[in-house]
Amino acid sequence: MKRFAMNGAMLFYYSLIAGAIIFLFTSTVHSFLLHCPSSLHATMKLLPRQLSIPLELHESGSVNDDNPFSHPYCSKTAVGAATAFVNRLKDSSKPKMVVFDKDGTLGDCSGSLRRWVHHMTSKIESMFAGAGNVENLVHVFHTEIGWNAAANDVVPSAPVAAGTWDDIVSLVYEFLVEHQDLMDGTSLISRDLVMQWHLELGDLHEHDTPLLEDLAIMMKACQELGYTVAICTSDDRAGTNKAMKRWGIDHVVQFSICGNEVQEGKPSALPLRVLCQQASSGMHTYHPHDCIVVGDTTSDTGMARAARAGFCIGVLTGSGTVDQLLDSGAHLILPDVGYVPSLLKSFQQQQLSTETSPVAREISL
Ligand SMILES: O=C(O)COP(=O)(O)O
Repeated sequence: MKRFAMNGAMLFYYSLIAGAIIFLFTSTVHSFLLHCPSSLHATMKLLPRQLSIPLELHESGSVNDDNPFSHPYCSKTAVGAATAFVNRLKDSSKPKMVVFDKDGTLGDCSGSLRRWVHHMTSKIESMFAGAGNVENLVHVFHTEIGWNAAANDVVPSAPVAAGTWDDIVSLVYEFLVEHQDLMDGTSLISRDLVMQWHLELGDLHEHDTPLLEDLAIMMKACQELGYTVAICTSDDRAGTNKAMKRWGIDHVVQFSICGNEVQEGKPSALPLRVLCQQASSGMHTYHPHDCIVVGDTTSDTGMARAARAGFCIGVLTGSGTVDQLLDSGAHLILPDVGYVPSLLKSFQQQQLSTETSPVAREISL
């Protein structure tokens, strides 16, 4: 997993890109999209070095450049969503919140996932030690949890990366039940046993490192722009609290919701709805459309879509691919969370310009 650190030059460069995106959203892109045959192109690539258009369109599946971080990608619904969000910002009484996913978005969890899969694989191997083709069984197990053994890495947006631990433990248990007849007759299986294997690993995310040099600075920049900062993760509360502390963001994150605190995990709309309720007070009532969801898997983007979040950003620091994220609900793809404040700033600037300039307002609407 690549680790990204934001430096001044990147920030400046990306500010330009973000500004250009907003400009394009509210003017030429809008009219262009109206005339674009939607069946032809699932994704669109903006060329930051050619701000005065032309746009280069790509069919879904053809967006994997040598350097996917050189251009931001956005979905066909991005223009409408960005315009609606910018318009909503004009009402200063409305609250706004950035909701970050944790693993793969704020922190690098690739090592801990690897540790988890290796641990569980050795348990499976010992359970089926007497069976004829253990290798084949392990392969089926990896396929079901979404693990690419050859690459020693997670399959993009796979259950093991995106699900709650409860869901993943159930998945392992179901695998054992399905293949029970191949086990040594003395082996007793239960869901509790699988949970015990999982708990043997202790604080799994203990060694996860932040994906940005200083997450607190990035989050404070969002707050300075008037956004409440929250985390919505499928990880458990205990691990989440420890991670926030280790990364120095426990005093910055205002609200958080974890996988073991909701009846249904992402991609259900429920975690975002519960988070909004949690953040709502007498002064402010938050709705999903007041939220910008930032995540790395289809669980995050799927939740944003299901809950009708105001805007959804996919980041490429985790397991989701550009196409997966755009297809499942991301409006825009950014390389990593370091670019989020620049984008929010662009939204802010666009809002101010539509407030002061009747021409801009006309274009934006
Ligand atoms: O730890 C997990 O199960 C996944 O967590 P995430 O939702 O923060 O990606």
